Amino acid sequence: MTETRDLATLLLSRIRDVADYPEPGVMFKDITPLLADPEAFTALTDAFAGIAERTGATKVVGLEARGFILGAPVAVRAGLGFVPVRKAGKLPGATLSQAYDLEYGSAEIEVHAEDLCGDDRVLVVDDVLATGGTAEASLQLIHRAGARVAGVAVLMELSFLDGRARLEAALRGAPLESLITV
Ligand SMILES: O=P(O)(O)OC[C@H]1O[C@H](OP(=O)(O)OP(=O)(O)O)[C@H](O)[C@@H]1O
Ligand SMILES: Nc1ncnc2[nH]cnc12
Repeated sequence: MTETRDLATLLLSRIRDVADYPEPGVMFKDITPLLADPEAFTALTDAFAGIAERTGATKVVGLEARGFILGAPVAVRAGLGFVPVRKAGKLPGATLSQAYDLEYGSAEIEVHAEDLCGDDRVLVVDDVLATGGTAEASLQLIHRAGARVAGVAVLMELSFLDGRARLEAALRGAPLESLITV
């Protein structure tokens, strides 16, 4: 418990609040100071790799773009494959697509269908869970690809936006783990 609190304290101390970005009314959680600090970045990667091992994940899915920065080192650390979920129009092969709304706007994400199969148990990695729109769309893509969801791991959950409740159905009983809840 103490270790968990120490980790959260370290990580939180490296996240910068930026008011009214990218639009008025949004308090943006900027993780770039954390990424620039080797102690914090390594601690975060180790914690996510532990979640991958505990949940029996076989692949890590990272959500463009910040989920790539966090997810790729987690996959390497845990000895797993990495699958990028990209914003629409960036993947050259046959894709599955899902439209969604997020805290500040709307978008569409895609995955290469051939990167996931029925034997896969997927851990979704991202930095922030806000409304849950992005994570929910990624879980829908994983289900549509025929794979199972091992869990969702996020650095920070903005609990006042209730993304956890939004994800409940798409998680199908898999855990949502956040290292920091504000
Ligand atoms: O829970 P939600 O309301 O869906 O918001 C969370 C998402 O928003 C941010 O991504 P963004 O689309 O801004 O992309 P970026 O990583 O490229 O900045 C963040 O990295 C999450 O993926
Ligand atoms: N407040 C926020 N800070 C950083 N990323 C976000 N994605 C959605 N809402 C966000």
